[in-house]
Amino acid sequence: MTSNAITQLSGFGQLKDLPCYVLRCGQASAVISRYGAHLLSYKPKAEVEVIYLSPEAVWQNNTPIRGGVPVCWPWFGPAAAEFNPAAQKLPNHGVVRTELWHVVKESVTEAAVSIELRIANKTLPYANAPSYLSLTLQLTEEALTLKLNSDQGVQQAALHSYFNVDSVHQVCVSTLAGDYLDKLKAGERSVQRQPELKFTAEVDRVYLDTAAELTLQQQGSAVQITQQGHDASVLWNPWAEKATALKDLPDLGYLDFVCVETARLSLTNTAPLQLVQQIRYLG
Ligand SMILES: O=P(O)(O)OC[C@H]1O[C@H](O)[C@H](O)[C@@H](O)[C@@H]1O
Repeated sequence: MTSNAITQLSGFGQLKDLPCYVLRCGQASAVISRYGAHLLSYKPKAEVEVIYLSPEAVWQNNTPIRGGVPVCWPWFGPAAAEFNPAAQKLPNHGVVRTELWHVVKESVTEAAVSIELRIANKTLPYANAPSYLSLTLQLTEEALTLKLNSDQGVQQAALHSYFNVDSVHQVCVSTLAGDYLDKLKAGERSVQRQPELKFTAEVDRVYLDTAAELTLQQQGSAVQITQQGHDASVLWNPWAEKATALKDLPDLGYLDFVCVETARLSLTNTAPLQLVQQIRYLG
């Protein structure tokens, strides 16, 4: 008899009344909200939390949740002109972080527990927009997999994962050797020679054509991040000054996470979207 299950939950931490689902598979558990199809927690075992959620995160009033795994779609960062022909005031990272998605499928077996959430596009303000977005979350005892799917169209997408760390000063992400765009220098193209990125100041970089596998290493533990369907990985930590300016992050909150984001950013790729990030805790 399996104790694997999906159960509904109203509210998570300080996020009162947030409509959530809890997935359990053996010792592993995950919590996802219908608001933004936003993953809030992933515990490969009871005492280990892999995902960072800001203790000052809020929801409602069109505020995206700070932390977890925000879903950015159909644009990343400020909307490029392609997405915004009428030069409207549009939100950062697209429109689905603050929408209530619908659960369209649930599956519980001995081996895996999964849930699919979907949102239809009724209002995207540009031509050739895809018609829907779906997120499937699959939990096994070994890993958590997030899959974003959509049909053809001009679209960017990112799984903007915030990973919990003991201290940002001790973290190293590899293998990242290669070209990146530095958003702190107006997108200037640079090359990283060494395989590892360590965090000693603010980082906001778009690494191009990254490997399928990245590793986030800290003292005593590691997380393997496997990506598919991506053309970039975004590495972000706001550091002290920007953390103070973010009102839903504690001033010292930047010490507790790094973002490793699996992204599709090309504006010329109109193929159906299939973007995957798998998170595996290596202990
Ligand atoms: O504050 P948000 O809209 O959630 O964005 C948070 C961050 O997301 C990404 O990592 C971008 O590269 C950053 O430039 C941005 O500051």
